[in-house]
Amino acid sequence: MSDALFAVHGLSCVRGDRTLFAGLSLTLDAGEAVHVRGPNGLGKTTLLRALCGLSRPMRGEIRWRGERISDLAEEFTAEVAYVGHLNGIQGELTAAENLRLASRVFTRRGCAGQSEGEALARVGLRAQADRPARHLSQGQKRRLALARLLVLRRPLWVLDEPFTALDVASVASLSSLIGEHMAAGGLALVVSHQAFDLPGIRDFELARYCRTRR
Ligand SMILES: Nc1ncnc2c1ncn2[C@@H]1O[C@H](COP(=O)(O)OP(=O)(O)OP(=O)(O)O)[C@@H](O)[C@H]1O
Repeated sequence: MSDALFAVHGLSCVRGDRTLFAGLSLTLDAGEAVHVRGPNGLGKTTLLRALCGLSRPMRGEIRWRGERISDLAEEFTAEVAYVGHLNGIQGELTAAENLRLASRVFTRRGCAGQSEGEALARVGLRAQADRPARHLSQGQKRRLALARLLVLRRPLWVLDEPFTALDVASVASLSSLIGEHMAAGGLALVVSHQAFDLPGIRDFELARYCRTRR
């Protein structure tokens, strides 16, 4: 087993009666990111959910700082920021209140990241700070979901189709946000069908580990 900060070895995941992938290994160290690629239905979301401890793989080991994530349990969860297909924002709260909620509920003492104002400005939502989130456009809602990454300040970002609904400028801006996270020693796992430009990110073709037809 590798001694990388995040090390995955021999992973298999099953959905229903079908093995989606098997024998999957992957390592990530501080400052590294991978772009997980593959066609619809291959198992990318299933993989991300397993990698952040939301579901248990059928076989294999996932280690963080040398320890099994199943043994670390909440200690590992507190190191991960996950943005899935759904934005997970509260429509009746303003954009700023959504970030305040995330920061109060999910941030451990002494681990806070950027302020709400800084995070909103970074994703281009400063002018929408006091607007109820239900009145934001789809792209603005996605940017608000991504702003949580900044207030939480966690080392491992797990992002499932983060660029959905984003315009060209926002895709570039989010790509550079991930780049800044890497430059600060962060790690990122990104599933995306969209092309994006991020120097240093490695491609990871899930199909290499899939033996059955979809
Ligand atoms: N709860 C479930 N029970 C049975 N099969 C499931 C379940 N959830 C997902 N699947 C199947 O597992 C396969 C992988 O799904 P997954 O969402 O991981 O794919 P994906 O690569 O992320 O796809 P997409 O690019 O379309 O988002 C799909 O064929 C899906 O139908």
